[in-house]
Formats: sequence, C-alpha cells, structure tokens
Amino acid sequence: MAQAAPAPVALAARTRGLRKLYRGTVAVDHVDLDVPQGSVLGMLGPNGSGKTTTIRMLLGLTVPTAGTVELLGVPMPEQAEVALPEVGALVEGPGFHSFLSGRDNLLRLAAAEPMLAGKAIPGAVEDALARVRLTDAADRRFRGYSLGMKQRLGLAAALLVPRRLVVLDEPTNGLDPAGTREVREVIGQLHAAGTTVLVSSHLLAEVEATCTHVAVLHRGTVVAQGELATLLEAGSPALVVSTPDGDKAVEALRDKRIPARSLPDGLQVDLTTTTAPEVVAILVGAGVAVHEVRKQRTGLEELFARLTESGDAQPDVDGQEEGWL
Ligand SMILES: Nc1ncnc2c1ncn2[C@@H]1O[C@H](COP(=O)(O)OP(=O)(O)OP(=O)(O)O)[C@@H](O)[C@H]1O
Repeated sequence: MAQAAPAPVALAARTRGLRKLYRGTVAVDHVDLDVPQGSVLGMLGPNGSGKTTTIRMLLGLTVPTAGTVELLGVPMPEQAEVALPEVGALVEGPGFHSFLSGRDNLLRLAAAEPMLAGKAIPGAVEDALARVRLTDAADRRFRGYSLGMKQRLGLAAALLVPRRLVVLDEPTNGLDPAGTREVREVIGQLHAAGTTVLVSSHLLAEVEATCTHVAVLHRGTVVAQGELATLLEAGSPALVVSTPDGDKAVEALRDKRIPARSLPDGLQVDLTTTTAPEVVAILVGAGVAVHEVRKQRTGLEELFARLTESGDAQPDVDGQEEGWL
C-alpha cells in the first residue's frame, strides 16, 4: 500500500534528549542531533562512543530509554511506516541470506520495497549492483563474499530506490582503498541528487573528505556539531615548519615565548599570539634552515585530541596516518 509521502522538512532527522541504557550502562545520553536536509553529516566518534546505538534509534531498530526521534518530520517509531520507505540504511547485520547469491538477496529485499513496482524490480537491482561495482560477483553466494563485498551489497540494498535520507553505519569498514573511494563517490552522487546522507565513521580523514556537517560523539554524548567548515575554523591555528633544525627552532621560539613542539621533520608552532611572517623571521634570524611552511587546520583535530586525552578512546591508526599531524 502506498503511504502519503512525508512533507518537506528543514531537518531530515532530529533527536532530543535521546538516551539509551543497556543493563545500567549508559550507551547514549542527552543526544540532541540535527541532520539538516540536503547535508552529508558525518557522525564521528571513537569505538564505543554511541554511533551505532544512535543510528539504530533513529531508524526505529532500538527503542530509546528516553527522548524523542523525528525522521523526515515524523515521530519514530510511531510513524515508521511513513518515514522508512524513503530512508535507505546500511547498518550492522542487514539480514542477508548466506545461501542466496548477492543478486537474489537484493531481489528479495526489492520485492519488500513499498516504493518499487513489481516490474521495476529487476532494473533497480541491476542498477544498485552496478553502482557498487558488484555486477561481476552478483551470482556468487553471499556466504562466499569478502567483508568488503558484503559491505557493498549492504550499500546496494540502501540504494535500491531513490531515497530522501540514506544512513550508512561505518560504510567503509572492510573495504580496500579503491572500495573506500567508491563509497565516497556514491555519497557524492547522493548529495548532488539532493539526498541527505548520515554516515558514521571513526576516521577523521574520511569525514573531512565527504561531509558538509559533523557531529562528534564521545562516551554517548554529542560534544560538537555543525558545519564542517565552521568546526575546522574553530580552534587555535598552527603553523607546520619543515626543517632539519627542529630542536634549534623550538628553542629560538620559546626564547620569544611562542609555544612550539618538535615533529619528526620539523616543528608545529601555535599561532594564537603570533603570525606566520614573524615566526619565519625569528627562525631565519636564528639560522634555522626553513624548507617548507604551511598553515594547519586544527579544529577537528583538536576536538579529537580532547577525546583521546580523556582516556577510553583511541582513534583508528589509519585515521592518525591520514588525518592527524
Ligand atoms: N546490545 C547491547 N547491549 C549492551 N551494550 C551495548 C549494546 N549495544 C551497544 N552497547 C554498548 O553501548 C556503547 C555504545 O556502543 P555503540 O556500538 O553504539 O558505539 P559505536 O560508536 O557505534 O562503536 P563502534 O565504532 O565500535 O561501532 C558501548 O559501550 C557498547 O558496548
């Protein structure tokens, strides 16, 4: 039965005071999340920070202990049947049958899509398979798929019909670099088509590369959210100087009360109380060989550093290599 489509809304998803307890353990608390219509919002947080639990509550898969959820303007889970047909989701355990091929799994899911007419099903399945580059492996059984292929099939299921909102929980888990680039491409295409995308990740670099907005979770609460560009501007600016004379340079700056710290190939200078030309003049005056100087964006990095300093959370090693100093 076709349902009345939800009306256009400013926020594709909105939570207020969201809380989830598991046997006395707080998984999510006080989460007021705004996912603007048309945005690509990266939900960023270390392992165990509450990303999956929040996403599951948004989709009506987990019942909140307290708080409210609105999805495409309607309350969840009360009006799930209104919102969910317009929401594609890739979450843990998408329920594929191990003995069926990738294509047959998608055909089964497509048959259950209220927005897909029967005769449109085969075409929609082939399109979705092609979009995640799984056509060649489509006849193989799901149980023989690699983790990356399983992720691709999950993504294909989320893309079976045009959606107003696509929710992807750690979509690049298990994917190689080419697969990761393809997921970024798919997110870019969805964004260009006006679809709102909510994507969770523990990789800073991944969020920076794909998102317009960010919500940072730590220990179950949102510690920052907003436009990526605004968050990147926040935090104190820094200068990264490449030089073989790092220690000498740090000393020269500290003599002038400018905070700096050594890096493997140079140093990082805090620009809160000084400027880049002044730093370069001091270094050159002190006889430091300056090979390269560049401004560093520190907003997200600082937010993440604060998270890791508080103990229980470490960003992924890949994230450190790609997105950190
Ligand atoms: N079904 C459950 N039963 C008990 N505790 C749970 C359950 N699901 C999640 N938790 C706990 O809730 C907290 C948040 O977990 P969640 O999976 O939402 O975090 P996450 O940010 O998605 O982590 P990851 O990046 O590792 O997937 C963790 O402490 C986790 O152990």
